[in-house]
Amino acid sequence: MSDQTLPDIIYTKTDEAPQLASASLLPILRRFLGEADITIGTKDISLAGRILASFPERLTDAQKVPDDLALLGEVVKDASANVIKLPNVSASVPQLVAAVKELQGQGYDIPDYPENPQTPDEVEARKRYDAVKGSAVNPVLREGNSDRRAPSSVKAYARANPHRMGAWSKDSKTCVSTMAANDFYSNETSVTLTDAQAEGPLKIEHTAADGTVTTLKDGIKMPAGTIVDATFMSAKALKAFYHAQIEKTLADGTLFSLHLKATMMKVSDPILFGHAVVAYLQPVFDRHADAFAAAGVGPNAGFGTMFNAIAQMPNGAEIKAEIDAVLAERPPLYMVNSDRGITNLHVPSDVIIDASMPAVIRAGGKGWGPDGAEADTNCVIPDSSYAPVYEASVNFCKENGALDPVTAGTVQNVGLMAQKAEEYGSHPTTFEIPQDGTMRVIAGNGDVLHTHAVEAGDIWRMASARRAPIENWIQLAIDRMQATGFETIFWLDRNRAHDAELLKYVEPALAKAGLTDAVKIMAPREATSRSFELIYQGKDTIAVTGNVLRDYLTDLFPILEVGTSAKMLSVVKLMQGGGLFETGAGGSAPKHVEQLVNENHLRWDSLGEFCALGESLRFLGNAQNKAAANVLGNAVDAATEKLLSEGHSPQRKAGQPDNRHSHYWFARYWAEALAAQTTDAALAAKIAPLAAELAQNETAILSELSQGQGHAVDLGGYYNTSDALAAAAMRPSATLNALID
Ligand SMILES: NC(=O)C1=CN([C@@H]2O[C@H](COP(=O)(O)OP(=O)(O)OC[C@H]3O[C@@H](n4cnc5c(N)ncnc54)[C@H](OP(=O)(O)O)[C@@H]3O)[C@@H](O)[C@H]2O)C=CC1
Ligand SMILES: O=C(O)CCC(=O)C(=O)O
Ligand SMILES: [Mg+2]
Repeated sequence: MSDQTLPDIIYTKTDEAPQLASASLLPILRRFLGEADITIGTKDISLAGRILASFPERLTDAQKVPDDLALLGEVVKDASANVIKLPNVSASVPQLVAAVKELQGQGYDIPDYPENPQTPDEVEARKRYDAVKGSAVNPVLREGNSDRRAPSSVKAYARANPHRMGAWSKDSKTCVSTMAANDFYSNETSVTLTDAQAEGPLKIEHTAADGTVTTLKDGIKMPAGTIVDATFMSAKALKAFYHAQIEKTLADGTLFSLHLKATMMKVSDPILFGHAVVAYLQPVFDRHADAFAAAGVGPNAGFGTMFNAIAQMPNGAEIKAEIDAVLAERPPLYMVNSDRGITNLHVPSDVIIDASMPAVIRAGGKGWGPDGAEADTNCVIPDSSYAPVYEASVNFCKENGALDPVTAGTVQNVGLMAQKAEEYGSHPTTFEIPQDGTMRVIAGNGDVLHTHAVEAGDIWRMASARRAPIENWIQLAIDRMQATGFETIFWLDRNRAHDAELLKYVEPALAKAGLTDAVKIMAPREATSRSFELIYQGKDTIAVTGNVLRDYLTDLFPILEVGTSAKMLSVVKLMQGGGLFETGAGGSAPKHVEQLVNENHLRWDSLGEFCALGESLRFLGNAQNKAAANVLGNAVDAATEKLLSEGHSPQRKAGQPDNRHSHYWFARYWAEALAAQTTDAALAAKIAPLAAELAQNETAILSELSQGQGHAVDLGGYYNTSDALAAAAMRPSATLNALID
């Protein structure tokens, strides 16, 4: 690891709403932690920062930024790691292109993103941008498994102040549609590496029909005991599926909505998305295939990028008219923003399955149509590995009505995530097949581990999960089960190749712990129905899942139970002993930035940050015997509970109290809790004057914080905002600033 001294707690600088919130919250944290001689510092893992760190040779000395992500990737492998990780942008191509353009406009001499690299320089630039693209941060930092749950204070608040839930009706036409064959689920094969197979590195080979062998990847080192899966999605089957779904949606009279994870699954899902774009506009693609290829018009970045490129073509207006004519015959698309005409197929990162499906379910099975009205929707989820979770959710709600947050129990999650486990680590070994042939995975000893007959265009991938993370995950599940006494379900499907291998670890471990009968093992569909049954009865359960379901369920259940996944406690117990504390389970909410820029209102809720801070401080206290850190951490929890019960979370509309107001209340309650505690009398005495002054100046501070709401704000950039402008916007109270600084 680098020998520079690191602060006690590392707070990440990210993007969009969480980054804006940090401009207001971090000075408060520095002040409070400083009273106990605890240091907190930032490391920049924002999209803009990661782009700039990739091109040092093109920047002036003043412009150069260190590669903080690489540093953090080392830090998390150290027992002393204590990192608070805010959500960051996992950039789709349109987002990456926009960020590059913005940075160029700010005077950074970085290359354009080469859509179609030709020269060696372009190939090199593309390689570096591909490393920045998609989910490039989380897999690097997640050197541990995931423990996510709604804190009891958050559940109590939701029970007392239930959020609005859309009503479900038994005759809702909303449904989930998925493939029946030839998808990732049905084509999967899986093996566990033996000692002999793990002795040398694996390689991935494609053999064409004429016998030509191409090595797509070699030198892949994996220890014995690693579960190695391979599978593919047939492009032909996918296209046929999309066309059938377009027909079905038209016949049903619903909206067409596609739900993928093009950010996290950065190689496969943009291709799946592109096939949907083509299917929707099939006659236009058939007619103009050659012209599109010549003009570099591709479907994978969505309608938005594609329509812009078509507008540059000599006959652009004509083609656009053809597109409009085809769209008029198609079923209406589910809209991201109907006022601005942004459809589900405009930008691959606008509709992300973990957030989008729960939103549909919370709304009673409704999406927004082009007319700005709510309507039932066909939720198209091509691969059938996890679609059954949403299908069972939709069916359960149709049958039983919407969940009642007042009486609902809770679903907690223990997720296998460490060391790039499963599908979420598969990007470097995912390929769009160039020509018909055979894909093979060959072990170091020559054993052929996987063989798949593939056709040109198929999407093939290899994924893996290592023994140590798997064993750690099973133990974490047992620990959580024993700590809570909740019904514990391993969401594993005996009929799926990967899960069957995983069960070879799970079942003996449970037997050894004497828990065979105490723990349930259920396929995702059955586990979903059972979990809904339990929470409808007010009971609690722990979902022990793989990496993808960790992601999906920690948005799905919180969004139904407590209205949002922002208020989740999200702990990553790093395998080397350190702690990574993620804030919330949701994302960075681009809509929130738009609202701040247009009307100076930030509705981002920092509750996830508060939860992470409390855990991080207690971790510091316990790991390094810093008693004051425990005192600070416990006071954070007390402040958070009071903030919730007094109703000081940010409100949604301009003119109402927002993120900044909630930070004032957080600081005040934190100071009051510290002043009132007796464990550390010296700390109490130091903070007491601040507590008093925060209370005395309440009226002035709240009024100063509200000034300027309703007006537009200049942040100097979207991806690379100016720190000074963000601070000016987010710290408008001179009275509060004087107390904090
Ligand atoms: N861990 C990470 O780093 C993650 C990063 N992301 C990134 O976030 C971006 C947006 O993703 P998307 O799928 O739209 O999901 P988001 O979770 O950002 O947005 C979905 C909705 O969740 C609500 N929400 C989430 N967090 C908060 C919060 N703290 N306070 C208030 N409301 C909140 C908002 O709902 P409402 O409008 O109903 O109030 C928001 O519109 C993408 O760039 C994605 O890559 C996404 C997930 C995790
Ligand atoms: O890394 C990402 O792109 C998203 C992560 C995510 O959604 C999650 O961990 O819940
Ligand atoms: Mg998620």
